[in-house]
Amino acid sequence: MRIVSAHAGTIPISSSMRNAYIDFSKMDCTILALVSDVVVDGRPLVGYGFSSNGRYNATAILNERMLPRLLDAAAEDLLDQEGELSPAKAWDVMMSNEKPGGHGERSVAVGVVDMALHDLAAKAAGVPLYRWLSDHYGDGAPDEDVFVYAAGGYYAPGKTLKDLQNEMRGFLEAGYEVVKMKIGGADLAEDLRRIEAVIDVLDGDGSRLMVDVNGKFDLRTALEYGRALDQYGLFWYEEVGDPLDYALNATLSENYRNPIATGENLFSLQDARNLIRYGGMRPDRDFLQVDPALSYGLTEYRRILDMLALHGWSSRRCIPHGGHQFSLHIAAALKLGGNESYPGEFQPTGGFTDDAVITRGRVAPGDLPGIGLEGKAEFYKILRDLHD
Ligand SMILES: O=C([O-])CC(=O)C(=O)O
Ligand SMILES: [Mg+2]
Repeated sequence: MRIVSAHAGTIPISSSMRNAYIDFSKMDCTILALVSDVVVDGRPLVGYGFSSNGRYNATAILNERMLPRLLDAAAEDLLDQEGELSPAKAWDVMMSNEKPGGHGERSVAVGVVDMALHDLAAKAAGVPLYRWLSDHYGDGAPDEDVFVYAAGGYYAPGKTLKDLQNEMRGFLEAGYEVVKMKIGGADLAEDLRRIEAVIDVLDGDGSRLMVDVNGKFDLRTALEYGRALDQYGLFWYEEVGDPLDYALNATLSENYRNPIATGENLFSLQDARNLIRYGGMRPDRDFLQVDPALSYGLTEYRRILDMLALHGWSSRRCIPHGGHQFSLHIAAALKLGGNESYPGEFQPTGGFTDDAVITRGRVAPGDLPGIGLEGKAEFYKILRDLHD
C-alpha cells in the first residue's frame, strides 16, 4: 500500500461551556484524510483521523512537517515485514529530525496521522480496528464492550442546580451509570452544593460521581477540597493541580485516600513515566487518563502501557480522556478500564457511531471496518468533502 495524497483541515468544535480553566468558545480541531492506492469496490481506501479536544488544531505542523515526511518516504519505509501498512514505522518517519522533549508542540499533529494510519491499516484488513489491534498487539480476545462514563457538569452562563441535575438525569436515562462534573470554577461552598445536588440524582451514591478540576488548584486548595470531598467516596478526584506538578500530586495522594485521576495533559511516554515515578500515583486505586489522540497516537500509547506494566500497573487503570471512537476501539482491544464519553459535546468529531447504544454504562465499538467514522453521518460528510 502507498499513501497517494493527504488532506488536512480545521473545523470548530466550540461551545459556550466552561471548566475551571478555559471556555470552549474558540475550540477547534484538525481533521485528516489519507488516501491510499488500494481500491475496494471501485473506491480508494481512505484513512481518517482527528485531534480529540482540549488542545487547539495542529494543522500547520501537520502540513509543514509531518505530512511532507510521510508523503516523501519510500514505500517500504511505511510497511512491515508482511508488506502491511505499519503505523509504527510511519511514526518513526514522521518523527525524523525532531529533538526530544517539548512534546505538546507536535504530539497532537502526529496523533492525528497515527489515528488515520490505524484506520487505514484496519480497513485494508477489512476488520474493525479493535479486532486489528487485538490481533496485532493484544491477546486476540478483545472485550466485547467497554465501560463508559458521561462527562459534563460544566459551568455555563445562567446554569442552575436544577439544570445541572436535569443534565445528569439525562445521562442516566441515556444508559450511563457514572457521571462527571466540573469543580474549581466556583468557591468550595458553591461546588459542594453542586456536588450534593448531583449525588441526589445518583440516589445518594457518591461512588458514581467523578469531579474534575482541570488543573486549577494550588496545593493548599487541593488539600482543602480533598478534606471536604472525602465524605462522598467519589469515583475519582481529577487533574487537581497543574498536570506537570508531580510533587503536588504526590502530596495529595498521601493525604486523600480515595482515587485520583490525571494524565489528559501529558503527551508522551516520558511525561507519563515522570508522573508514575514522581507523582505518587497508586496502582491499586488511581487512574491514568492519557488520550492516545493527543499524545502521539496509539504507537506512543502502547509504549506508555508497556511502561505502566513495568511499574506494576494494570491496563484496567487506564481510562482515556477524549470521548471518541478511536479510544473506544483501543479500550476494547487492549483491555483498558474504560473510556470517557461526552454525550452531545464536541461535535461533530466526538462520541461514538450514530447507532451506538449505551447499556448499563457500557458500549461496543461496532463492526464497521477501521475506526468506523463512516457511521457518524455528520462527521463523515465533512471528512469525505476533505478529499472528494
Ligand atoms: O474540560 C475539558 O477540557 C475536558 C476534560 O477535562 C475531560 O474530559 O476530562
Ligand atoms: Mg479532565
